[in-house]
Amino acid sequence: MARIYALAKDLNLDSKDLVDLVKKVGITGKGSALASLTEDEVQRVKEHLAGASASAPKAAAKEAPVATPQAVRETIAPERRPITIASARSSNSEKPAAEKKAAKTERPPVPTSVSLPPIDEAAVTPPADEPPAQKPDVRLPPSSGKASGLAARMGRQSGVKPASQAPSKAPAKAPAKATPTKPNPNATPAKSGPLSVASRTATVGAVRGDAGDGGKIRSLDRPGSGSGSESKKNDGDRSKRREPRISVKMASLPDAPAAMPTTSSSEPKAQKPDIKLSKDAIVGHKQGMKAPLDQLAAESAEKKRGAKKVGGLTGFTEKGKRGDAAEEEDLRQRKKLSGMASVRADRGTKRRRDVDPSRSYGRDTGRSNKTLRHKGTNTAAPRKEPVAIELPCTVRSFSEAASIPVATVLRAMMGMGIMANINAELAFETAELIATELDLQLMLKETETLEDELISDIEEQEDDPDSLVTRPPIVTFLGHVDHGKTSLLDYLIGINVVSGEAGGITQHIRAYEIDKDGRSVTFVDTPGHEAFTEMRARGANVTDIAVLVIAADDGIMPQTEEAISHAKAAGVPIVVALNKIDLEGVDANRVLSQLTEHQLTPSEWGGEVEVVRTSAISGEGMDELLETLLTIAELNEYKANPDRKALGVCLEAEQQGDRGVLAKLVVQNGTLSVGDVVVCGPTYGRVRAMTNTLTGKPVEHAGPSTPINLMGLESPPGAGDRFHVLSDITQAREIAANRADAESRSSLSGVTTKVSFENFQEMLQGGRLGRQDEKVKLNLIIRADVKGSLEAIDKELSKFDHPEVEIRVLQRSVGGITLADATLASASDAVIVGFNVIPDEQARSLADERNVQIRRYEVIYKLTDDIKAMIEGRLKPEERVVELGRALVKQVFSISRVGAIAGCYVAQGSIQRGCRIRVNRDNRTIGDYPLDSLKRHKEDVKEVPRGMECGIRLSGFNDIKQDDVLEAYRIEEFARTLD
Ligand SMILES: Nc1nc2c(ncn2[C@@H]2O[C@H](COP(=O)(O)OP(=O)(O)OP(=O)(O)O)[C@@H](O)[C@H]2O)c(=O)[nH]1
Repeated sequence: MARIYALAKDLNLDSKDLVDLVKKVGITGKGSALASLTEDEVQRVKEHLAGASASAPKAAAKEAPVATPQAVRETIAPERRPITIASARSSNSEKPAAEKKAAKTERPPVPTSVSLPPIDEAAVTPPADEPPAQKPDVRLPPSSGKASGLAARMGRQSGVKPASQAPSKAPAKAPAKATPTKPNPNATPAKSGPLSVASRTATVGAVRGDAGDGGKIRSLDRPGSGSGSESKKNDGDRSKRREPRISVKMASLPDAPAAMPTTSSSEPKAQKPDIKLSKDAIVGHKQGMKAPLDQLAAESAEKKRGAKKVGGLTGFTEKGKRGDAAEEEDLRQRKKLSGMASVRADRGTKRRRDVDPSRSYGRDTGRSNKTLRHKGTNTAAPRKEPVAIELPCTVRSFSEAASIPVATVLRAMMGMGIMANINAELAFETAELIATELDLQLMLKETETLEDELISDIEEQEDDPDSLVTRPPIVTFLGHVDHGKTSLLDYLIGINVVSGEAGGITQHIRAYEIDKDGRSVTFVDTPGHEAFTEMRARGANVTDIAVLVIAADDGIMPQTEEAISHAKAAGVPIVVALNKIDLEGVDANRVLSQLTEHQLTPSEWGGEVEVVRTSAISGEGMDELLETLLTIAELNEYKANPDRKALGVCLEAEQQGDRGVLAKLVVQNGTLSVGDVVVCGPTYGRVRAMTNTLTGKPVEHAGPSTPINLMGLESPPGAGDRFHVLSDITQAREIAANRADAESRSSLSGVTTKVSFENFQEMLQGGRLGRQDEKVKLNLIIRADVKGSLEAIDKELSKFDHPEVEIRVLQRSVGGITLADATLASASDAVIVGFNVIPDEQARSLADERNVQIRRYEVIYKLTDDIKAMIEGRLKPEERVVELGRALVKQVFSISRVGAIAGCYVAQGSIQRGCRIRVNRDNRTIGDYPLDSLKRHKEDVKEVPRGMECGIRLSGFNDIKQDDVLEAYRIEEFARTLD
């Protein structure tokens, strides 16, 4: 038995190519490089390869015992590796030195077969604007066999010869007549012509092929390089070998047309100035008058504005005054007066204008002013410059940047149906709308923060390939509670943590580095219980490989499904540890087929997922598990640069009394050392000490993939916060402080939803999701009341087929919306869809905190309509559901002729007159009715706030019961923010 990857190594082939080849040979069920082949199968593969190599050049066949990797690739999928002229030329240089040497010395006199790499036509076809290269007259000796095909292809390629064809140009029986063609003097313009370097060199090579040393291509740029001693030596060689040669009748190259200066099509057309300079002005300017053009331009601009709605400035035509105003504006810009200072400056300007005796206002000015005000139109003088705002932008900062009173901005917002206060944060889109309303131009000022400057630089820093070394894979255990994650890790590290855990449940993320025969693996054990899904999501984010632990007796359970969703969302290879295999009567096949249902087809069934049968009790399969992980790591070549400053992720952190903050970090790249300055999320510090997570021993340096306990941070960072090493502690402090500020701001405003149907549609329309060539993904998590609903939703969703949108259901299950759903939605930018179910308290608050959208539906067509409308770009919600509050039904009073009155306690928000009420029972919405009456102590009231009791009667529903949860909401019409 031999594993495919090992055989690939022996044969010097790519494992993936060999997997393809194995399929081609007709051996099934070997979907991954880790699959094993029997000796028979190995023999079959080798025989196939030997057959393939027979069609490869003889020289190659002599050197490689079986076949060259190139020949194998061509037999598997020639179209997968198109070789351009350039790459064909370099392919020779990529061969091992010995092989190259052999190829030189043992060049066969007459090549009998030529393996042709596919030619990338685009690489050899000259650009359209290039004069067509003339075909050389190519005559080949009849003995050249397949080379004639090559010649034909060469002809097709406008006389281009791929360099890989070099050996065929020095065959033994050359007709003695073959005359080296002199370089045509006409060819020289090619030097300055628009030919691309590749095509130029190739063309020259084709033209001069007979004069070179067996196909060596010389460049016209160095006319002397092909002559002299080298050429003589070649002549000598030729006469000795008497090689057959391609007789090339040199066609003269056409004269390359002189390059014409072209104007770029993107340039705007030259326009006639619409300001006419009078003769006087020009003469005056010559005589020393100042800038007549500026003055005229200002006047012209004034005229144009006057024709529009300029209010107070209409009729203001006195020479030079507009220039003054513009200068003041410029001065303000130059001085960078902003905010209140800018407003004060405006007021000052206005006062000065008011007392300026030279200023005259036309009588009609006042009238027009009045009329405009009456219409509610902005009467402020139009700004010459666009208003530059920075994000985050509040109403106050908008008004300061635009030099417009806050009240005006708020009024404009009210006009658009946006109620806000002076400190409300504006999204850029909203600011744009306000600007349009106020007749302003808006510009987003990109401010380069220290964060952008330093952290982005670190993140974007590309490592020199020479500096990269193999790093241990980071492996995360995921799976259902009690399926054996901790026990497996314990067995691997040889300690027993599981017996010491509170309630036998992992409560913390553990991360250890384990050595196996000189090779290391870093393991991260995540808590299995639902309440810790948050940490699991984080765990999956740092991970290279996910080990999905499934107890063979239980099979796939709800949390296993979640784990699969997390691993898939993280896009990492998944290995299944089919654990507890020691238990009697377990049916491994049942689990394998469950896996297949979840699109994880085991490799033994022809899929790509490795399933290792393990027992944390007997130790069965442990070596195989480690070996599998190390092999996957080898195949994926996880590398890092240990010589750069460290960066990585915090797994968890806690304040340990007066010992300070203890943070568990994983270094992802670089080396972290004691004394380094670290910024991690909204905190920072200097590394005071580090200890090994397994032994607790002090560590001075931690390289890539090393988990470490770190002391020295000012406060505990959050799980999942990234850390970076900086050189200056003041910079670290500033970045941390800015982040803390931003965090508190966003938690206060809390208005931006991460992903919602509305902003997805906007992003889709704006092309801001994904790249053009890949589909944009709408991630959904679906919870429904019954399985039948799930199936119906699935069926409806499967009908959507849009070339640019892919709907991915990360998770679908029956039951109310849980904390785990909100966590997954937050970690994977998903929208939660609840069908006749409601979120529980924890899910609701996490969704609020993380701005996760939860959309609830009672009828399927509404959901599908929404998705359809969104995809088609016509989702125009005209109404918004505003949640008001929730009340618990404590007692129900049935009053004859009145109906059922629910005695309620308002648990959240408030219940308001005129609202609608959703009735929820056992986490399911059972109805939706208008509120009929709302009373407190027999009095009709407008509103009952949180913490109070009240009596509620619903219109058209009397079956209200104790413990029902009543959700009050109002439907508000809102103006769309984008059209
Ligand atoms: N028979 C048998 N029992 C096992 C095996 N692996 C784990 N167990 C038992 O299963 C129970 C749960 O094991 P844990 O390792 O705590 O499971 P876990 O998945 O880490 O659980 P959480 O920490 O709660 O997520 C323990 O009693 C283990 O002794 C196994 O391979 N065979």
